[in-house]
Amino acid sequence: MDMMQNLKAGPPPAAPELVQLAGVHKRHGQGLAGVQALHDIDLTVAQGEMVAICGPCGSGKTSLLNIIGMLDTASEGSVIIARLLVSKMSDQARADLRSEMIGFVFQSYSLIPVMTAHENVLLPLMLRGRLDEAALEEAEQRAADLLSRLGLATQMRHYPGRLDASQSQRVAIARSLVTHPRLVVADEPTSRLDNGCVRLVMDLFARHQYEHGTAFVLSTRDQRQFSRVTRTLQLTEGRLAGTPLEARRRPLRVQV
Ligand SMILES: Nc1ncnc2c1ncn2[C@@H]1O[C@H](COP(=O)(O)OP(=O)(O)OP(=O)(O)O)[C@@H](O)[C@H]1O
Repeated sequence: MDMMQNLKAGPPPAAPELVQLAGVHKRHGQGLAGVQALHDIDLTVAQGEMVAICGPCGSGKTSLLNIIGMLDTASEGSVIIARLLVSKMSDQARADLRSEMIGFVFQSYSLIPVMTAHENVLLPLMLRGRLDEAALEEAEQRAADLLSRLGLATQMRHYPGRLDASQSQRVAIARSLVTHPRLVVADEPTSRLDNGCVRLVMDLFARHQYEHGTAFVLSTRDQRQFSRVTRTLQLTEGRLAGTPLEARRRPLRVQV
C-alpha cells in the first residue's frame, strides 16, 4: 500500500475489547456474615493493554481479578470475555476458555512441589493434551527460554522447596506466559522482586504485549510498575475510581 492509500485508510482500528465488565458486584458469603467486595464495577480492557489495579489491602483487587480470570463469578452485572457472556457459559466451557486464553500469576505462586521449576512452567502446555515429539521439544525450549529471560537458567531443575520467594514468583510468571495467552491476570506479580527482577519481568510482559498482543491485568501496590503500564486504576473499598473517562491512559511503551 503506498503512502496516499495509507493516509486515506485513516488511523489504525482500535484494539478489540477483550474484557468488558458492566455493573459488576461481588458479595462473598451470605446474610450478615457476607462481605460486599466489589460495587458496580465498569471496566473495559483492550487486547494488548496493560492495566494496573491499585488499592490497599482488602480493597477487592483479588476479587476483581478472580472475576476477570473466570475463577469466580460476579454476584450481579455482566462479564464479557473475548465477546462471550461468561454468566451464560457452563462451568466446563468456562474452564476450557480459561485454559485456552488466560495465564495466571497467583499471589501465593501455587507451584506444584513435586515438579521442578521447568516442569511447573511446562505444565499448562502439557495439560492441553498429548504433545508429539516435535511439539514437546518446542514446549520444553519455550519454558527454558522464559526461565532464562527471568534470570533462572541455573534453577530450572530445582524443586519449589529449594527456591526463594523471588525465584518462586518468577517461575509463576514464566508459567503464566508459556501458552502465549491472550490475557494474563496477575495478582501482585512483583511483590517479592528486587528492582533488577522487576525490570526483567516488565520487559518480558512488554515483549508479550508486542509480539503476541497479550493483555495484562495486574493488581499491585508496587510503584515500580506504574511507568510501564498503559493504565492505572484505583480500587477503594470495592469501588473503581477514574473509569473509564478519568483513567490515566498512557501510550503503549514497548521495551524489548
Ligand atoms: N472467600 C471470601 N469469603 C469472605 N470474604 C472474602 C472472601 N474473599 C475476600 N473476602 C473479603 O472481601 C474483601 C476484599 O478482599 P480481596 O482479597 O478481594 O482484597 P485485596 O485488595 O485483594 O486484598 P489483599 O491485598 O489483602 O490481597 C475483604 O474484606 C476480604 O476479607
